[in-house]
Formats: sequence, structure tokens, C-alpha cells
Amino acid sequence: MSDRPAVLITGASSGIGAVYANRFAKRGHDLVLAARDKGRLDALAERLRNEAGVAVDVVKADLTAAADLAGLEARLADDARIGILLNNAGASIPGTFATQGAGAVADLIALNVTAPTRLAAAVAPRFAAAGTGAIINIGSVVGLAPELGLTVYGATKAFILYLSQGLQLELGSKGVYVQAVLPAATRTEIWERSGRDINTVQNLMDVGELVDAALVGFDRREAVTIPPLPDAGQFEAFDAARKAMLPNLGQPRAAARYRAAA
Ligand SMILES: NC(=O)C1=CN([C@@H]2O[C@H](COP(=O)(O)OP(=O)(O)OC[C@H]3O[C@@H](n4cnc5c(N)ncnc54)[C@H](OP(=O)(O)O)[C@@H]3O)[C@@H](O)[C@H]2O)C=CC1
Ligand SMILES: N[C@@H](C=O)C(=O)O
Repeated sequence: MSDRPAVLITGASSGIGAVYANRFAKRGHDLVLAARDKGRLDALAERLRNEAGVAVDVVKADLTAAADLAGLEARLADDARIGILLNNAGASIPGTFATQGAGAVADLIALNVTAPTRLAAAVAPRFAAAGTGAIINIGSVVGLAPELGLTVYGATKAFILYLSQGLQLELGSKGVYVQAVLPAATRTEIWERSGRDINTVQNLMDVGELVDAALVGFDRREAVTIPPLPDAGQFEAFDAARKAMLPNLGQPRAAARYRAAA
């Protein structure tokens, strides 16, 4: 039994989540790995038990299935060994907003928005009461860029950034660390799964490099970690400009530019 907090990782069967599992195991953390593909989870768990000597629980869970999600929520609420929640599971969908269909859009929101929010809501009271704990939410640079044409996917990732920043403000003073990680294009299965030929994607980052960079931000207790962004000052200026606008938003009258000429 490790003396470090256990880490519950969603979407641990492949890609970014599987690499995070490897890295946290090598750091000596026990793990709870959740995804739909139990075979891949079991193989990863066995390897990490052997290589890192940590305890690894596997939970087969479809985060768009209410009962499965509820089971993970209960695990997060009740298992005091879990001190880190990694909200990683996610997907994109092919097509455009006009072609994707309401069902596919709703399913994407269930996975990318509802599930990480409910899991964070399940663990936040326990972390706040304990005065410690960490929530890592995997967003995307696409959440900053409607220009990329991934409208609903990007909107789900913009939600993750906002949720993370809000939770930082609400929970930080209670000892809970919340990190938003915003990868750019990274070499994982998400591309094939969402109908994209990965060979057409430019500037793909190696998934191990992505996770190692995200963990540098984690170790620094950075609020928003954007591994591909060379100059942190650009995001700081972006966020400062947003904050500078806030005092001008609560006005009793419509701005003169919107009032009919007298
Ligand atoms: N790769 C990239 O370019 C980028 C990825 N991201 C984000 O990184 C995160 C991880 O994605 P990535 O590693 O790239 O992609 P992968 O497709 O490799 O991994 C996605 C993971 O999510 C799990 N998952 C998918 N659907 C469900 C579901 N319904 N219920 C439970 N688990 C599910 C998959 O497991 P299983 O199929 O076994 O359920 C898998 O483990 C996502 O949130 C993604 O949006 C952000 C920016 C860039
Ligand atoms: N997953 C990628 C887009 O589909 C990304 O977030 O860059």
C-alpha cells in the first residue's frame, strides 16, 4: 500500500490516460483505472503492478451510462485512499454541427462535460473537508479556438477550462488543487476514433512528451497548463484582458453604441 494518494484515472485504456497511469505508477501512486475496454485496462494494470509495485484497481465503466458513472461517483466519494481525480476520458466526433445530429452531440456532451463534472462533484466535498486533494481536468487548445471548426467538441473543452478555473477559485482556499491541461494535437487513438486520418494531422505531439509536460505543470501547481504554448505570457495576457473587461460588464444602461441615436 502506497503512502501517496491513489489516483483515479478515467480513459486509462489508451492514449493520454494510459501514459498518465504509467507515470503516476512510476511515482509510487496506487491507481484506479476506468474505461470501457476491460481487456486493455487489465493488461495495463498487470504491467504496472509488476513494473512499479503499486496496487491497481480496474473498473469497467462507460461514462455515458448512468449506472456506471454513478458507481465511479460513489467510489470517489467513499474511497478515502483516492486523493487525485484525473478527468481524462473524452472523444471528438466527425462532421459539422449541421451534420452531426442532436443525438451524437448529446452523447459527446455526456462524455466530455457531464461525466467529468459529476465526478468532480462527487469528490470535491471529501477533498474540501480533508483540506487536500487534486483534480486534473483534460481540456484542449481547441476550447480556445472556434476557428478550428470543431464547434461542439471545442465547446465541451471550453466548458472544462471554465469549470477548472471556477473550481480553482472555489476550492483552492480549501487546500484542493485544480489543474486544467490543454493539449494540442497529440498522437493518440482519438483521431482514428473520430474518423480522422492521423496522417493528415499537422504537428502531432508525442503522447509521452505531452503527459510529462503536463506533470511539470502539475508539480508546479499551475492552474492552466498548455504544454505546446512556448510563451506563458500569451495566455496570461489573454486571461488578464478577460478580467479587465469584468468591471465594465455590470452596467444599468445599454452601452451608448447600442442606443438609438437621440
Ligand atoms: N489527442 C489529442 O490530440 C488531444 C486529446 N485531448 C483530450 O485528451 C483526452 C484523452 O484523449 P486521447 O488520449 O487523445 O484519446 P484516446 O481515444 O486514446 O483515449 C480516450 C480514452 O477515453 C476512453 N473513453 C472513450 N469513450 C468513453 C466512454 N464512453 N466511457 C468511458 N471511457 C471512454 C477510452 O477508453 P475506452 O474506449 O476503453 O472506453 C480511452 O481510454 C480526451 O479528453 C481528449 O479530448 C485534448 C487535446 C488534444
Ligand atoms: N482531440 C483533438 C481534436 O479532435 C484536439 O483536442 O486537439
